[in-house]
Amino acid sequence: MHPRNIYRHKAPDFLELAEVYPKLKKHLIISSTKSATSTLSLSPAVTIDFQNEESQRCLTEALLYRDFGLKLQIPSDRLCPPVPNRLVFSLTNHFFPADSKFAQLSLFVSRLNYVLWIQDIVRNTQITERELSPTSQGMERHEIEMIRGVDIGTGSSAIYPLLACVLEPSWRMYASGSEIDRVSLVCAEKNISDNNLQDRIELIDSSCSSSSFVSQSLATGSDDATMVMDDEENPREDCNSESRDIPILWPLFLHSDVSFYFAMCNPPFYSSIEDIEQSAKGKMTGPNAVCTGAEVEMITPGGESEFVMRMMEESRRVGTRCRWFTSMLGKLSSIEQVVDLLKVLKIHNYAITEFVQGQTRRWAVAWSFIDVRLPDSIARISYPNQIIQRCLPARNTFQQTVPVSGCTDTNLATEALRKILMEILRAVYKAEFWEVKDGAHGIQKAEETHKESYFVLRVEEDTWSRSARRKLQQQQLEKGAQETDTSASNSDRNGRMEKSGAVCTIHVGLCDENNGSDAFVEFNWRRGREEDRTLFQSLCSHLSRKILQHWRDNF
Ligand SMILES: C[S@@+](CC[C@H](N)C(=O)[O-])C[C@H]1O[C@@H](n2cnc3c(N)ncnc32)[C@H](O)[C@@H]1O
Repeated sequence: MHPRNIYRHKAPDFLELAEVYPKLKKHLIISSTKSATSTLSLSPAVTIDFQNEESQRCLTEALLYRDFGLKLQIPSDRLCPPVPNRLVFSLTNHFFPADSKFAQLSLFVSRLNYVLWIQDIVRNTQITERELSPTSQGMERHEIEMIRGVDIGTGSSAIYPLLACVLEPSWRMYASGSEIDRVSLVCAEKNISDNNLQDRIELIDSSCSSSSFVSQSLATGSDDATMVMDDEENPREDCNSESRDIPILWPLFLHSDVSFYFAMCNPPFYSSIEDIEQSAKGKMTGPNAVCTGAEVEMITPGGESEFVMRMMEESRRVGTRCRWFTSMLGKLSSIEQVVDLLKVLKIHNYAITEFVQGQTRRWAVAWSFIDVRLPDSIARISYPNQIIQRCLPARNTFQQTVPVSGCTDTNLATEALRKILMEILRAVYKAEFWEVKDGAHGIQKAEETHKESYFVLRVEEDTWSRSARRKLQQQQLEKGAQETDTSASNSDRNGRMEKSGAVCTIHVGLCDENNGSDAFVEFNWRRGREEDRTLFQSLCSHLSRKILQHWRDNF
């Protein structure tokens, strides 16, 4: 579960919840003896019937009301759990026995993990763009850009835009619903206005009738898009075409003059009714689990992988106008298919995460055409199985351990390490670096402590390897030993790399705050093109080698 998920450490107390949301009272089951379900709440003998869809619906409403101040209505024939093992929430094994059919709770908590991951991506990208460029040093912060996000297939609940707006009061959301599900659209609209969020959430009907200028707008495309699809097809010719011919990323095409920070999506999962039945067989939730979703919500031709792959193809037309495209995925096989397509499309800047609750696993994928790189803590799964391992993006984070544990004062040791690092950085020809003092740079930092230090380093080319040094010496000899101009910058106002190069952050700290711990030096690639990955890797190896060498020679 995401570290910021409020349900990570504390399961809801249903009695308390019912006090705040009285409608829940009639769904409570109070047992005098401690039952199998007793682990479900902090009041051991109070629970609800998780096989009863109305009870689950009410629980979802209660949690959203109490913990997020949201009023939500979900029609009884639209998605709310229990859908076997997929669109459901289960808390960790700590609260729920992993094999329990009660290990499902509520629609929105698994969604919360996804929104929190998006928050991580947005925050990281903002910090890299705003604060890690040389021009931001000593200057006023750049204009704060409005964060706009799109939820593709918002459903009857409009759960993602609602949660996103509550969690991030400055965000604006575009919630897309498809014409094929008018019931959901009407309900989503009501949920948005009931929460008085109509000024911040724009509901977009991805239907023909609602937007007669569709064809023209699509044919024109976006001026901002730097990646252009090679085919010139107009994805939507007339208003009689089936709604599945409408681009999935329709809201992004509709607002072609707007920049978006992210697109998110919980795609229809299944490819057919048979697929649903097949998937339900053998699921731990058992045959009693009632599926309340309408077909239109859950079925799409080719299933979720096809849906997300279409998003991927379409995203090339949007390009950098949307910084991050993301989607949830419910099947491991979908990850493989989706990553295979990313590779074919040469989209190397991507991230994969996993949401684990009990025995239920879901994944999310994010991809981008911008040059901002995410740390491995966001872009990679820590303990992947073999299949996932193959799908993960290349590492953007490297750590070097420095054996300081023998030192009597580890504080002094990390300070010495900081000085060594500065000396080494100064010696990197043509490199720009500066120390980050205020810790506001999003460089993962629990708290301000003198045991840690942070640097930002920017390089344009390899000047450290033996061959690069030889080449430079040769050039200098030829130019009469004239110093090459180091002042020219190849980055734009936002530090975006225009030519080549890499921006990275370096974090020095103790592996463990306790005494006797070794220190680490962590390198994070924050900005650069894929072609410059080897530059970053070579830089990390060079700096690591030098640090260890200095440490051994001096201590
Ligand atoms: C699995 S549901 C997710 C609903 C909601 N986001 C949630 O997580 O509870 C998928 C949604 O996508 C919608 N949908 C299907 N095809 C679509 C399309 N081409 N464009 C927009 N929405 C679509 C369905 O109507 C459905 O509401």
